[in-house]
Amino acid sequence: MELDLNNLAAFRVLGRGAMGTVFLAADLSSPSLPPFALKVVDKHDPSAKPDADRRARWEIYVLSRLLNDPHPFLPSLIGSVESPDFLAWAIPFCPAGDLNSLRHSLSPDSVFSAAAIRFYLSEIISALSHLHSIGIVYRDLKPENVLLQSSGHIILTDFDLSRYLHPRFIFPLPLLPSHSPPPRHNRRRRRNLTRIFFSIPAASSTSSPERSALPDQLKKAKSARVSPVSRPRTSFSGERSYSFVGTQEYVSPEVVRGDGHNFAVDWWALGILTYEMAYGRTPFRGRSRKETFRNVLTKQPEFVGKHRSGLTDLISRLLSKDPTRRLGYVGGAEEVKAHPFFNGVKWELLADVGRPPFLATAEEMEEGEVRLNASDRTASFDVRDYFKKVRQEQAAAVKSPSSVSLTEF
Ligand SMILES: Nc1ncnc2c1ncn2[C@@H]1O[C@H](COP(=O)(O)OP(=O)(O)OP(=O)(O)O)[C@@H](O)[C@H]1O
Repeated sequence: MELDLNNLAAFRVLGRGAMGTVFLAADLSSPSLPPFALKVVDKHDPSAKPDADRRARWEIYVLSRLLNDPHPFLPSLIGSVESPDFLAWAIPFCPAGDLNSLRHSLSPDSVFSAAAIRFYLSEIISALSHLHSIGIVYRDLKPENVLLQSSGHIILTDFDLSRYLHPRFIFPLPLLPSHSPPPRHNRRRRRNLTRIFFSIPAASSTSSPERSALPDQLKKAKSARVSPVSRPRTSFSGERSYSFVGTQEYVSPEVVRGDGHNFAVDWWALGILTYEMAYGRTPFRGRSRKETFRNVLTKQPEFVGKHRSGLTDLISRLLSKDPTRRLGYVGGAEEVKAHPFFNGVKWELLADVGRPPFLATAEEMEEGEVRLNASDRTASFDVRDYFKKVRQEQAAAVKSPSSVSLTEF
């Protein structure tokens, strides 16, 4: 669907990412359409990443691909619009935050029960399985990218780091040597070009009897992300990608080594995410990026505290340093689903589960159901005005660094 910027009303900023700003918005010309999340890239933003435009277009492409090939745990494109100044696209609004904010709201120790882990992992595996089946390796699995719908089911979001790998390499994957570095000159260039940027803290919180409200400063900041500046054609062989992307604590050993990677990086990230859900921290985090990467390459995950049968075996097998020995490498999602931790899961009925472990609060539900009535319209704003104001504030800040941001939307 073609959106028209003149018809879009934004209600509030949902969050800001490396690529752009996300608004809760609605289309005034389609009052029956529920509010959606509108991602907007300001093409003239001086602080934007050099490849933001390309990544945004890729994300729109993936979302439109999912429109033809839908899946209950993946978003599809509601509509998009491009002007000389903006690139904007709409996806379903997830009012209940993400797995990261949900975990941090759990008391007393910010960890999920085995049953909740099984539920969320099953939905994530189902979504990854679908992406892989259409040739897309996700490459950005982390709790912040697992959004919660009002029904309590998940949606994986953020596809700008995803990549197409030819489906003929999906299953079974060729047993590629794990130590086959790309030519040395490529390697050095890639390392020199890598950069890290830190995103602002995730902007959602939840509250329910089991979930406590979190002061903003206690919420976990979004994990540091490693992003490529460029992906030279020579770095892609069709079966493996050699670009260096991901989120520090979730990056796999083969990416750190520069060995080339494929769908198995998603199974590694699933192992990290499972560990974080169960133990409240990621397994290889160091005091610096260098130490984190050293740990990724050499350290084994520590399973302290109560032994969670099945779960620790699942984590160990997903966190195999050698991708060819990793669960899911040879048999894809089916191999992961067959792990004993998932015994009893009815994969084809997941979307019908009526009582997921956590439901959206009444407040969150209400926001998801905002309809376009008169008061909503007066409370709304035009995203173009928002960015105009942001630019004015940036200019003022350059002139007078002590000035405080006044942009409150
Ligand atoms: N569908 C959605 N429903 C509700 N909130 C959303 C939705 N999509 C994004 N958000 C919010 O907006 C924030 C930024 O979104 P997102 O991470 O997709 O942007 P991004 O520019 O791709 O960021 P990055 O690439 O740094 O992760 C998210 O952390 C989340 O809080």
